[in-house]
Amino acid sequence: MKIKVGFGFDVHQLKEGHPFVLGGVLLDHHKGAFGHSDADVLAHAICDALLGAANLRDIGHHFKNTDERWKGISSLILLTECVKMISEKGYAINNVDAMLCLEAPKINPHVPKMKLQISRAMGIDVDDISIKATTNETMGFIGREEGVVAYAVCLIQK
Ligand SMILES: Nc1ccn([C@@H]2O[C@H](COP(=O)(O)O)[C@@H](O)[C@H]2O)c(=O)n1
Ligand SMILES: C[C@@]1(CO)OP(=O)(O)OP(=O)(O)OC[C@H]1O
Repeated sequence: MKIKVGFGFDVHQLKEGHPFVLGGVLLDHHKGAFGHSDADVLAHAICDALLGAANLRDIGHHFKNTDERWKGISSLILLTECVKMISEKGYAINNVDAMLCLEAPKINPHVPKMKLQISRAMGIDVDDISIKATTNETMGFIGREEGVVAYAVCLIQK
C-alpha cells in the first residue's frame, strides 16, 4: 500500500458586507471573505492538501483566478473536482484534519454542518473529517479581522 500526506494553506481578505462562506456554510457575520470564487478558505486548503498529496500541483494551477468559469463558484464544486483528480490517479482519501484561524465569529457551533457539507462534496465519511478553530489572540491581520486563514492536512492511499 502507498500512503501519501498532503498539506494545504489558504488566506483571504475579510471585507465589510461580503458573504462569509466557510466549509460550504454561509455564516451570519458583518464581514465576509473576498476572492474570485466564494473565497471559502477551508475548502481551498483542503483542495491544496489533496492535490499536494497526489503531487498534482495546486488549486490555482487547475482553477485560474482569472477564469470567468470560476467567478463566484462554490468551492465545494472545486473540492469535488480535486477528489476526482486524485481518484483518477488511483488514490482514496483516508482522512482530513483542518484548522481555521479567525477572530470571529465563533466556529464551533457550525462545525457539524461544515463537516457534513465537506463530506458530501468529497464523498467520504463525516467521521474522517476534522475541523478545528482558533483565534489569533487579537494579534496581527487575523486579530484585526482583516483576514481569515485555513490549514489542512490529508492522508491518501492506494
Ligand atoms: N473563531 C473561533 C475561534 C475559536 N473557537 C473556539 O474557541 C476555542 C478557544 O480559542 P482561542 O483562540 O482563544 O484559544 C478554540 O479552541 C475553539 O474551540 C471558535 O469556535 N471559533
Ligand atoms: C479558487 C480560485 C479560483 O476561483 O480563486 P480564489 O477564490 O481567488 O481563491 P485563491 O485561494 O486565491 O486562488 C485559487 C483559485 O483557484
